[in-house]
Amino acid sequence: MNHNFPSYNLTATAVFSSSSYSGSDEPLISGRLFFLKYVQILEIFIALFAFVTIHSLRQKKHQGVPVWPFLGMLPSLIFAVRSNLYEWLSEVLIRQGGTFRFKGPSFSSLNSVITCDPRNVEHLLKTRFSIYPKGSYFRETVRDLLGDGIFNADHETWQRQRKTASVEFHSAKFRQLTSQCLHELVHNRLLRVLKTSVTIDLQDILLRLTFDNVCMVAFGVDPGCLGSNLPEIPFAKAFEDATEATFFRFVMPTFARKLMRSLNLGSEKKLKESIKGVDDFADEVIRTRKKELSLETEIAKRSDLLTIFMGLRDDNGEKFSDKFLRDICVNFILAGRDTSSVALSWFFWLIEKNPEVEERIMVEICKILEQRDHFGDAEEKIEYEPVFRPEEIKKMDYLQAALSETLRLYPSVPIDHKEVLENDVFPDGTKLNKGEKVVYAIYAMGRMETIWGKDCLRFRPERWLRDGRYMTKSAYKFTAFNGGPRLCLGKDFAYYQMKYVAAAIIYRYRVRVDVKSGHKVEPKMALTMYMKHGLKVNMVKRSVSEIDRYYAPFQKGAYNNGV
Ligand code: HEM
Repeated sequence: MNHNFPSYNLTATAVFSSSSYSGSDEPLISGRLFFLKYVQILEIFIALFAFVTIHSLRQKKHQGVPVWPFLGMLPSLIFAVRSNLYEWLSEVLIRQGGTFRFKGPSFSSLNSVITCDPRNVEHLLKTRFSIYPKGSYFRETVRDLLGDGIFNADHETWQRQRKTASVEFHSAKFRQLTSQCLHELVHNRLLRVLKTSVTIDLQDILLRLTFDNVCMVAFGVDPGCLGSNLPEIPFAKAFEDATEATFFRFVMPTFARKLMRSLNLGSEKKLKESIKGVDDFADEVIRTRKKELSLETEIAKRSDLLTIFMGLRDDNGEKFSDKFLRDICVNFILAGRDTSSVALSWFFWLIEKNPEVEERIMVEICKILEQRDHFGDAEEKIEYEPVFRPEEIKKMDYLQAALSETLRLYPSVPIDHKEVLENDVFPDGTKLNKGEKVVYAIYAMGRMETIWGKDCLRFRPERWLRDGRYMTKSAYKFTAFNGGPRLCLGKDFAYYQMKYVAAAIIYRYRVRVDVKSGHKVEPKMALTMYMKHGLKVNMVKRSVSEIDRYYAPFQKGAYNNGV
């Protein structure tokens, strides 16, 4: 527009000035007519533009978001993605009473129903679970990386994997494996890295820790990302690149993706190369494990997922193919890789902003440790380096409440989706058409007064406690771990892992965000809620006298005094 106005002035000046020089009226009249026509067209254009704008903006009242011809709600979405998509979605959903229909451009496949109403969430995750699969669009988009693994499977393929993995995840052997791996990672790696650094990107450290941990659980191998010099591990890098390039597919028109794929260009080229990196690693592990397992005695020693699935048979009594074994492990790594570490990052950020919560966690830990029979004489006490026992971690109710409160406000998976298999109606009356997409906005659910009350925006772990004991909430109000038959399989493991790591760090350090460097904490727009710029913190070591102060109220004399 700015560009047009100067040229319009120039044209008008030129018309009048040329006629006054010629002395004839004819060019003047034709010039005036031309000018009037030009102005008329401009006026019509402006009127039309004003009409469309007013009409589109007025749609906001009924539809929650302005709806533009051809583009639908896309302009608002683009604007939201550039600022904060999750906050924007929450605002629209609150305005619309919990559900609205997103209208994408006519040429896209973005149309969907978005909801944060717990009644609808229960309907799609449990009541009518069978008609809300992940769907063909999702499957096709992520198939190259995830194959037919649990995360990308529906119906029977999903059910079979779920059943086997579920037995495994709840077995005593698996629990032993996870606690051994965590002990090794926290005490021999994490705490050593923290000891030698003052200012660190805590999110990066935690991502490395959970990547190593989930690889140990799924593949039974340790990639070593949390080595002392924080090395770049080719498998971890390939995995990260592959997930990023897969995510990019969701925001790219399908025809563009297919073209780039056939020409082996851009993100599709990156995806192909990185998947090769993942496959090479998986093939090597599977080959080596097969060799090891030819010795019967080795099988009994291992309880990782790969070994378990290698020992099983499919419905036809055949062994699982190497490709299927690869898919199973890659899916578990994806599911358990970053979710706990980003949750822990938000947790450390929140407890710094809420020092009374940090205080209560420290008090809880010291109270539990003080109950050890031998504690007073143990070397652990002298060194102030306790190794938490599984039964102690279990007793940390307040810490679990603080972690749940973190996930309520900053869920690691902020939005999730399903596809509608047949026409249906949500409990709130919204009609759903076959083939439509449904998005459930987990981040927005944590910000609904109708679910959590007037103080829904406050970080208040106490809302999870009754008589000091942790109480779980309905999975359809607190959907951070999904709900219904597809409830997160790693939920118990994740809580154990997060509590273990959080307790080990809080007992030794105060974690303080590095404000001096102007570090900004904000979410990244991705499938997992990473902190966009990481979490740069200073690790302030607690002194022995400070730790002693926390123990003081629980020592014998103090108990007798009724503390
Ligand atoms: C704070 C940590 C975690 C959170 C918030 C979380 C959240 C979720 C969510 C929202 C889903 C549903 C995803 C979907 O179907 O679209 C899910 C599924 C799953 N999670 Fe987790 N998760 C966490 C940790 C873990 C860990 C550590 C593991 C394993 C080591 C794990 C294993 C799985 C698996 C296997 C599924 C697929 C279940 C199925 O489809 O039947 N998760 N998780």
